[in-house]
Amino acid sequence: MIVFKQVSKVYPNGIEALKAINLHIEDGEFVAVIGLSGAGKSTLIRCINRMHDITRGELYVDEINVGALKGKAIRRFRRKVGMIFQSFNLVNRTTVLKNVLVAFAPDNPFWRTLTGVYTQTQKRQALEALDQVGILDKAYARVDQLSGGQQQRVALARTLAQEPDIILADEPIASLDPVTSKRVMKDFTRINQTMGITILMNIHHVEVALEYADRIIGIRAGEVVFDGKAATVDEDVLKMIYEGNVEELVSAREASQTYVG
Ligand SMILES: Nc1ncnc2c1ncn2[C@@H]1O[C@H](COP(=O)(O)OP(=O)(O)OP(=O)(O)O)[C@@H](O)[C@H]1O
Repeated sequence: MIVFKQVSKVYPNGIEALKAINLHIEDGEFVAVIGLSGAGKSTLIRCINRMHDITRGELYVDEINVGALKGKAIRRFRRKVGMIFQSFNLVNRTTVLKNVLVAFAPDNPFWRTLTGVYTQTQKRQALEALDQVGILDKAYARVDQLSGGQQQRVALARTLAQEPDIILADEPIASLDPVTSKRVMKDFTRINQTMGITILMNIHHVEVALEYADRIIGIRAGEVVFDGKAATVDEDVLKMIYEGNVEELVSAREASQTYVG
């Protein structure tokens, strides 16, 4: 379970990106965070795995006080919380399999990381993770020979190989075409439903969020202005989340319309 208690985040430049946020996210939920550009969506997601430190309040993941973690404990904690980025964050000039094996680097002695030698068990787990996202046949291909969608699946496999309880996804389909986006969203759904992994995703495409997520959190100017089931999101809710910025709502909708549902 992820719990935010009165969480605020103030950046060094004085911008208050999160203002006294209170949230409870149960195990196994599929949650999409939506809102205007600059509303605080990335900040909210990135505080959960300590990519950003919170300024006030308390943040717990499975009863671990995230703000109190230090050194090795942060690395151990991050195994439980996988992260997927818009830009995939892969090493392009090497194989898919080696990119997935990176998931095990924090567990390995230094010499293994240095020499790139992994155990048979780790190789088997990496191949299983690739199989789970349907790209086992690409295991020995170089990453830069794959499409954007396939690269996002490699990133997903790398995250799955670390056996996380939670996956945080920061705009995972923002740089993908509509058809590929749909495949990647279906991967997230399958991972959520069959493996019970909690998914918290920050996403610009409103209609895609409504189609795949069970729960929507709407953020405006650092505050939660909506939190409820995707099925209950109507025009009034969207106006409230995007209030004063009709243009951006239209743009988020247009982005969704080019998506082949
Ligand atoms: N590293 C940083 N230093 C200072 N201010 C920041 C930093 N990162 C974000 N901000 C500010 O915090 C606010 C929230 O930003 P955040 O990136 O969380 O929004 P977002 O909703 O994810 O936006 P987008 O959809 O454009 O990515 C914005 O005003 C942004 O300018």
